[in-house]
Amino acid sequence: MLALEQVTASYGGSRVLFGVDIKAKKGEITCLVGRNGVGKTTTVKSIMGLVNTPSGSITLDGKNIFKMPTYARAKTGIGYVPQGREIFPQLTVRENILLGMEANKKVREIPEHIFEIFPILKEFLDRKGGDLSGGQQQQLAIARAIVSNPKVLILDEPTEGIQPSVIWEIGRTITKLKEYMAVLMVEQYLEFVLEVSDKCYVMEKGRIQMSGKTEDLDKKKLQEMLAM
Ligand SMILES: Nc1ncnc2c1ncn2[C@@H]1O[C@H](COP(=O)(O)OP(=O)(O)OP(=O)(O)O)[C@@H](O)[C@H]1O
Repeated sequence: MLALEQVTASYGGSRVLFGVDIKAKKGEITCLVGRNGVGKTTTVKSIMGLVNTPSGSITLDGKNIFKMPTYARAKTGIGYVPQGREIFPQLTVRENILLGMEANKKVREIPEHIFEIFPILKEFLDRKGGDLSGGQQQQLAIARAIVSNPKVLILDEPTEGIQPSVIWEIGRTITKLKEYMAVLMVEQYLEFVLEVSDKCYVMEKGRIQMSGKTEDLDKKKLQEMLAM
């Protein structure tokens, strides 16, 4: 389980997170939702060690990762798909996936189960990442993040810029993945959140204002909190 307790974060002198508590467990898709600019991306960057976090605690299966550098956190078992996916457009699909294996040097070949989850990637192994469609690039980014068997997969807005039919395909994929790892996802597309997530955290101005099982959440209140 990934557990954040009272995490604060700041950019220069300005505080953005004010004591965030989140738990993400294997077997569940946990969603972090909220309006633009409330601190969702900063929260996942805090988990990866990419922003300044003056106080709080972050543990993965009880191990304290709060002070670790980013590469060590990845190695401890966190797969991260950043907003915008950040695949390498000039590298092939194979090379992009192999980069994800750097976190776990014991794995030398792309394991076959990756192609069972993403058959299209096997077909396109020698294509450049930049030549894939947005949905295929998202699949590639997820494949790269899970190839080293992380304990947690973190996705920052996986549906952004992806056409609706492919969004649901990605929903089915991460629903399969939650059997093997905890999934923590930042997402703005409410219909998708309500369909695929098991647990939800709603953020406002750097604080969690509402949380619980997705099925138990007051949907009207949730919509109000997310309305522009
Ligand atoms: N590199 C940065 N330097 C300074 N301030 C930043 C930086 N990145 C984000 N912020 C500020 O921190 C706050 C939270 O931003 P963050 O990107 O975490 O929000 P978000 O909820 O993920 O928004 P979005 O949905 O638009 O991605 C915002 O006020 C933003 O302007």
